[in-house]
Amino acid sequence: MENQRVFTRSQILQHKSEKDCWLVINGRVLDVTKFLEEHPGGKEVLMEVAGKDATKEFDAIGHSKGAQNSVLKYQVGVLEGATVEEVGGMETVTGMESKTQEMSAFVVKEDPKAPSQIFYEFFLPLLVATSYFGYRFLTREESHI
Ligand code: HEM
Repeated sequence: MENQRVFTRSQILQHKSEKDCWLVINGRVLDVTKFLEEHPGGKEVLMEVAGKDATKEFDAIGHSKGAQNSVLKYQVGVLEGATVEEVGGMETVTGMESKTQEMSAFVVKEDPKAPSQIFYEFFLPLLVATSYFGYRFLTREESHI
């Protein structure tokens, strides 16, 4: 696969300009040239770690899960000597997200009221009240005659 090509640190260090910018995060070699202008944290911070391992800096910011998943889009290879665990480490993020989705779906199901509950809570008291006042009205009318 194209993004499984192995690069050495000195090879990666060749790509440290704005027109050709690579960096390493969690053993993945990323080509972020096209991302420089889009990065919400700015181009400058990426240029500071251009051609280098930026794992510590990336983690220190506390990037969102979305940002962590986006990293995969820019992968062009792996760092020489990076272990499989290191490279696959981010896959757990996807698992965590699907758990969250299951939980929110459960909460949504709990919300709507059953039709019988609406009857007992609203229509039954209304019926009782209407009958009571109707009865009183009719008996008053009769007493006036
Ligand atoms: C391909 C790699 C990267 C991606 C896809 C990425 C993506 C993002 C995204 C989406 C945000 C917005 C906040 C969030 O969703 O977490 C962000 C913010 C930021 N990023 Fe990155 N980032 C990358 C690499 C880096 C690196 C290597 C550094 C540091 C050297 C860095 C520093 C920052 C900073 C300082 C912010 C602003 C945080 C704030 O305003 O609170 N990012 N990044």
